[in-house]
Parts: sequence; structure tokens; C-alpha cells
Amino acid sequence: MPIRFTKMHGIGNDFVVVDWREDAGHVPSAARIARLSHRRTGIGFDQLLSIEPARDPSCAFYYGIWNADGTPSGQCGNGVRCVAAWLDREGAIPRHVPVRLESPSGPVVVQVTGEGMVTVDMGEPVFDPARVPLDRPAQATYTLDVDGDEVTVGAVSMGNPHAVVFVDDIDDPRVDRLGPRLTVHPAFPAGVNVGFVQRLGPDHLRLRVHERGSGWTQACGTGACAAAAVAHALGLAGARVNVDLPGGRLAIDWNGPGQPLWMTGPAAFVFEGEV
Ligand SMILES: N[C@@H](CCC[C@H](N)C(=O)O)C(=O)O
Repeated sequence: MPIRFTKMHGIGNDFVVVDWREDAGHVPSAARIARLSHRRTGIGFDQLLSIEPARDPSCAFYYGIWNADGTPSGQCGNGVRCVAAWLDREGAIPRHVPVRLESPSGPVVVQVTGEGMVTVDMGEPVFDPARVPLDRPAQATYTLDVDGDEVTVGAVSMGNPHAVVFVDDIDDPRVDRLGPRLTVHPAFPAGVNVGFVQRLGPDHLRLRVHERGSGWTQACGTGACAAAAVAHALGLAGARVNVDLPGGRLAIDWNGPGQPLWMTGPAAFVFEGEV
């Protein structure tokens, strides 16, 4: 069955967006998604995003998320900005007005603030390890054995699981080795997105993310939220943090426990296609 799609990206984290508002339920198999995501023999993307009718009547639309290997995810920060920009281009949601969208992990609130700029209320970061999920009793940080290497991580759910590792230099080759190994560490039974954070100051972080199901990406929106939330919880960051990823910058605002976390950044259209 042919699939019409829009290729988009959020600071280099790239997506195929499919419109299933009239036609929900035609999820391609994991094997087909993996074939389509291939960068030489397919379209090439980090995630496939569907736009569908909302199941929750308080939300305008539902969006589904699948990684490049075909596995589903509960949340995608760069993806939800692209979904909002796509709905804005269709005239399906109003501008400058908060709109509730339903993700697989629950509602978020998007606001298209200008051409291609979107702010999202991502909800409150969840540090309870049982809900990340992380198979350890609750602590501020966790020390994990990664093939004989001791690695200290913060853990948080942003609707999907994140491990956050502070390093002196995100370009250190040790980071390249640790990313893929930590993503499949058995302490995280559902796998984990792993963010390596270099702290430049209380309001400025550098970040690289090895994503569960997609590998190293140019940017990870929920990864930026997780990095800022863990830094804030450890007293290493304030309420407003600029997070620089290989593909660009996101602004994260979080006032701490009991408060929602906000992410602001761009969303861009690349091309339309059918496969
Ligand atoms: N690129 C994303 C996260 C996509 C899902 C992730 N790989 C997972 O499996 O949870 C983002 O921008 O947040």
C-alpha cells in the first residue's frame, strides 16, 4: 500500500510524517519501517510520525511515534514540534493558542508561536525509577557497570526513558563507545535513550544523544528536556537552560517539582513524497 508523507526535521532530528486523520490504523510492519528509514535504500529518517484522530476527547489530534528500527516510542520532543507545524500548515490548529495533542504517553500542549517555531508543555519530568523504567531503588543518580566501566547516570522519563551522563567533553571517544552499550543496559528493561551532557554553565548545556531504536541523532527533544531536568534536580542548572545539540539549539524552561517543563525550538519542512 503506498504511503504519502511529508519529510520534516527538528534541528536535524528527521521525520517522515504521515496523515492518517481519515485513515488510522495502517501502521506498517516494523520491518517495513526499518526498510523505509534506511538512509541509502529508503527515504531515511530517525522516526516515523503518524497524525491520527484523538482517542482522548480533550485533545485535538493523536500522534504515533516509531523509531528507525520500527519499535514504537511514547514520546518525541522534536517530533511533536513537527506535528504541530504540520497541523498549522494544514490550518488544522490555530496559531498563538495552546492546543492539546495526544501522544502515546498522554497529552502535551503545543503552541505554534511563529513560522516554524513551537513551544511545548511536555508535562512534569518523572524521576520515579519504576516509571522510567529503571530496575533500581530511587536515588539521585545511579552507578551502572557497563562492561566493567562504572558509569554514573541520572534517570528520568519524559514519556520515554532517558539516562543522562555528565562528561567533561561530549566529543570524547569514550562517549561513542558508551552510547550504544548503555542504550541496551539490562537495568533499563525497556531500553533507554542516553544523553551525554557537557555543562558549560547553569544556563547552558551541550548534549549528544544515542537514541533507543535510532542510534546517534543530530538532536533529541526529549533528551534535551531530560538533560535540563536532571541538571536542575542535581543543582547544576537553573530554570532556563539553552541546550546545544549537533543540529542546533533548544530552550528548556523548568521551575522544578510540581511544574510542567517547557521546550521551545524550530520545526522545518523538507519535501513531500509517496513511497
Ligand atoms: N527523537 C526523539 C525521541 C524519539 C523516541 C526515542 N528514540 C525512544 O525510543 O524513546 C525526541 O526528539 O525526543
